[in-house]
Amino acid sequence: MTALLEAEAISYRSGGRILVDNVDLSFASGSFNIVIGPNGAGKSTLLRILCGELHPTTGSIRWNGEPLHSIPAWRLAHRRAMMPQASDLNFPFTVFEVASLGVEGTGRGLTREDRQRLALDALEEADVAHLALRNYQSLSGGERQRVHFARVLAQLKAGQSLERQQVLFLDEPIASLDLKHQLSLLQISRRLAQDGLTVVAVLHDLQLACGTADELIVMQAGRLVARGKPDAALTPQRMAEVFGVEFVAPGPASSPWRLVLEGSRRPAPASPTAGSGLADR
Ligand SMILES: Nc1ncnc2c1ncn2[C@@H]1O[C@H](COP(=O)(O)OP(=O)(O)OP(=O)(O)O)[C@@H](O)[C@H]1O
Repeated sequence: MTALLEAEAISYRSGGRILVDNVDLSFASGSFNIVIGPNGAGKSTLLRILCGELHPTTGSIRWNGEPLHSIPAWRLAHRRAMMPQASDLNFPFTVFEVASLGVEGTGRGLTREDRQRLALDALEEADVAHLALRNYQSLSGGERQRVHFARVLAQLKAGQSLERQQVLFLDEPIASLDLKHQLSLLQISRRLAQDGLTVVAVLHDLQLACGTADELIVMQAGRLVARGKPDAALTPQRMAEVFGVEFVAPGPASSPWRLVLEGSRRPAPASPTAGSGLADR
């Protein structure tokens, strides 16, 4: 399959350190890719480079063969949306206004009513429509995260007025969410990927990552150490090397990865997300 987005030998240096080190990656349209790795591995930096927010120190990124840096910002806003790890807003925007930020500047040719409808639909999808008139700053962490998910959904939907091939970047999008909303966000993203959206997400939950991703991207100390289907990318040896912890490999298909807690030598209880519909896909 032809790659929609391709990164060739990208590196990023800052403060005298190499945060991303000579990474080659390509993403096919409609693929669901999850980036995993320990804290400080360079996952967020990689996402920010791939979405065009940071310019790589060396290397290049192409969108359908076109250099990413040559694509004007307004056009890029139609092609990709980024949900960052943390999003503080210093103004007392309502939830509706935050979701509407996603459609400002995108959706050329759409009427004001169309854009409002897109923002409201996205709030519904992210299960925060009932908070539409609330001050964003008064929301809980999980509610804020869902509002930002609505914002990126609205942006992509509006962007479809101009661009059919799109990428959604999600940086730890479920970090503050309860279990129901974690699964819901991933299921919505998966459904969109089945419809052709390319998704690149950073996750720390390895159960959910393995159950959701078409491809895992494993990062360690700025380097890409593995890329491939979850079973191939996450061998027990690699888990131990990358995360510095011992894992028991899965047995039957439905059995989850299990962590060996130091001292006990017995597998810890399975994560509450194990065996979810996502894992059994
Ligand atoms: N602007 C910067 N200047 C110098 N170092 C930075 C800068 N931004 C990030 N870093 C460092 O680069 C490394 C990679 O950061 P990054 O946020 O990409 O990691 P991560 O894999 O997303 O980590 P986490 O899982 O903790 O979110 C970290 O050690 C971080 O402290």
